[in-house]
Amino acid sequence: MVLANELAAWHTLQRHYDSEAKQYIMRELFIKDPTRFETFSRQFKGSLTDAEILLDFSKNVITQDTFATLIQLAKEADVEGFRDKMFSGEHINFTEDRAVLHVALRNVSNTPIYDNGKDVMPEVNEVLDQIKNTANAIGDGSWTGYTGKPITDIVNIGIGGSDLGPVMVTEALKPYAKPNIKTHFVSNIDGTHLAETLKKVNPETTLFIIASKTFTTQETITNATSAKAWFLETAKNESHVAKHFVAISTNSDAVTKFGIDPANMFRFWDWVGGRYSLWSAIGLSIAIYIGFDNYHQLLSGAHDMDNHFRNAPLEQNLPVILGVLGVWYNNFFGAQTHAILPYDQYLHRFPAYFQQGDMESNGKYVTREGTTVTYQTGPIIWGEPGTNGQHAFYQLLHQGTKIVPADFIAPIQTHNSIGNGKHHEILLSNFFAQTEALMLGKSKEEVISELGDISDKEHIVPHKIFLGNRPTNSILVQKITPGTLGALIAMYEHKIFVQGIIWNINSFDQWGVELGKVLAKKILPELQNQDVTPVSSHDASTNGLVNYYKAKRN
Ligand SMILES: O=P(O)(O)OC[C@H]1O[C@@H](O)[C@@H](O)[C@@H](O)[C@@H]1O
Repeated sequence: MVLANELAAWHTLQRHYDSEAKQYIMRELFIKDPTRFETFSRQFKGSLTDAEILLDFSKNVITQDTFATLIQLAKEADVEGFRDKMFSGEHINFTEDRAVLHVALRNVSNTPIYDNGKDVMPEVNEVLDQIKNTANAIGDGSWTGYTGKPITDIVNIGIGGSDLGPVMVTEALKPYAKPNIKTHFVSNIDGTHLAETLKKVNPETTLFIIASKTFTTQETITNATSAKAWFLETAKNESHVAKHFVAISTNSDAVTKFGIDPANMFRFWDWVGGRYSLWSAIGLSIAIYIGFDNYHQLLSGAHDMDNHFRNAPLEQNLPVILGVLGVWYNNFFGAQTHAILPYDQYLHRFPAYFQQGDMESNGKYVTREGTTVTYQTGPIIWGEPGTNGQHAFYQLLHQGTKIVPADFIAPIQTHNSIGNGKHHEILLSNFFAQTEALMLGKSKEEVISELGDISDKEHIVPHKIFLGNRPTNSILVQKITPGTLGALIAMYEHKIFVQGIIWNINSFDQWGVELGKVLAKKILPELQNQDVTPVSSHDASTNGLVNYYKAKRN
């Protein structure tokens, strides 16, 4: 595979950018082509769920030529070939010698999917049954605690991919929550997180889910050990642990060693990346919270999107379109970041979820061949829900010096039409207005005509001008249902895949998270050592910080 910037389409795009595209003014493109919305929008409709998504990408700095060449870039990078390799279980995560098969976890049509010649579906379905039985038993109160009372609270202890997905989805699907179950999430090693959670729950009626792919993650194992000690302070007897602790992991030895009954272990497989694991048993807290049928809808929505990604021609393919547009700004316009702006309070953790999804996948400078890339790779992902973001950072989006491509996401129907739907209409009027304002801007002439007599106000005119021409995608979904959310998450996952293939990097390993972990393990004994002799094993800054802390802590 050649570097992305050696592909013919890349050169064409560079020439196209230099010679004309960098001067494109979107408001002029809209005037020239009244059918621009029809040309640059696509619809997705699920067949297994109610998911419906409209992607309007007409407010991008593109023409039909740009778009065709971007699609050509995806073709030349062999996105289709790699996509098929992923679905057929090839070990495309070659640095860990693993397949990338989170798609198998939501393969509700149950066609065989092979890893190393073995169909993984029977095992996937077995664990799915286990999730179903557990979710049902907790939901109907037949899973009782050590004093015979039904479970009322779930505490998921996990971090990164073993936390962010369940947190995001349980927040997003709150309208589907079972009334009798509360969920809590403890991730941070900061004892405050666990302590504040334990204040809210009763050991007799709480189920702890210890979620860790490796079961070696320091934060999770420390939090789990402290939770168990807290539980035993009241329950006293080790044998009660079985009713209150379950584990989700690929590491059964470590789970047994921790003291969790293997019968209470939910397994998953090394071909599921942590940041793609909400579809595995890591989603147990979701299944308990919204019930198994809704959880199954979530999987089905994602499966529908998987089928779309596999089968739709590239120029109709939502993840491909989003992926290549991201490359256009990242690599030709020099954009450093990408904002995800959900106009839906339930989606308030959606940007944070895709910070891991995208940045852990594509934050890499080494190509699949081991050389250094000579272009930018993954963007910085950030965002907050609208309209809160508008009153915080949109000033920079409208008048700052940086280009920030942004995805605006909103549901047509709200779950909470309070005030006779007034809130939702105000919300959506802002959703439509912001992308319009970002695209159109406001010219000097418009500012002057608005100000009327400017004789004593001339000096403020430049401050009121908006250059506009700022690119956005508008993503309108019918309603945030389990099926829609599943499709939306899978759409972004595949967008990340497309970009990783174009940039010729491995989107599925995460070596970059290791170094800090290793160094922390070296520093910990130095903190635990009460000896006041200053440490000198680090650089001057780190020595200085550690010694300052040790001198001041008592
Ligand atoms: O699920 P475990 O193994 O505890 O890992 C939790 C997280 O750890 C991080 O360092 C990364 O490796 C993430 O990809 C992972 O999701």
